[in-house]
Amino acid sequence: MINIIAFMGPSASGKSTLRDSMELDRIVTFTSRKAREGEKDGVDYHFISREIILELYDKGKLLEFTEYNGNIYATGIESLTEVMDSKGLATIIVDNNGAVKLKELLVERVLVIGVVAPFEECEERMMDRNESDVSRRLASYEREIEEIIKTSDLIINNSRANWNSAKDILGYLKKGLI
Ligand SMILES: Nc1ncnc2c1ncn2[C@@H]1O[C@H](COP(=O)(O)OP(=O)(O)OP(=O)(O)O)[C@@H](O)[C@H]1O
Ligand SMILES: Nc1nc2c(ncn2[C@@H]2O[C@H](COP(=O)(O)O)[C@@H](O)[C@H]2O)c(=O)[nH]1
Repeated sequence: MINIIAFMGPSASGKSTLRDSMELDRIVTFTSRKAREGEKDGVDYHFISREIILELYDKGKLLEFTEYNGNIYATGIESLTEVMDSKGLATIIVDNNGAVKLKELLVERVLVIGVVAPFEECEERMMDRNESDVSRRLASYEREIEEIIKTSDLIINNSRANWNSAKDILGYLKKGLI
């Protein structure tokens, strides 16, 4: 039984967009980065300080944490157990470190979906979002694609040309899982 669908992929590959298209409950993770325009605390992330995240880790409240582009991101254990106990279906967005840890803990109860899009399209999407650190965030693009190949159970091509098919595939998947 699958209870958690985890999305991983390079910046601007479309993880949030595809996750939202599924209209399932979200597991909200922690980050020390500042909220982007339009992002809401408790919806997109729990925006808290690096110190508090590390304190939560020391107290055994986190499954894992990772450092990305100068910020910390972390998954709370309680948010996972709630979904597992209710036997529901929820989504989460993580990097490779998070995906590997989720698979170690949840085994067949998690499905890891790798979201890929061409480098140039990710770059263009980030420019459209007026991000200042585009090249820094995309410096790990090749490594992240390799990690997707190693870790994910399903790879979705979310190029511009394939956008509708990508959403359709997730729609069929949802129907099969609920
Ligand atoms: N297939 C697609 N074709 C064109 N634009 C897309 C496609 N998928 C997503 N987008 C757009 O690309 C931008 C980035 O998408 P999104 O925020 O979902 O990416 P992400 O992988 O979650 O990014 P990040 O990890 O940086 O937060 C958004 O403006 C979104 O509307
Ligand atoms: N290992 C984890 N990675 C996470 C978590 N939450 C988000 N992420 C990943 O961080 C990067 C950057 O995200 P952004 O929102 O700043 O663009 C991205 O790869 C996410 O998948 C988490 O709890 N653990």
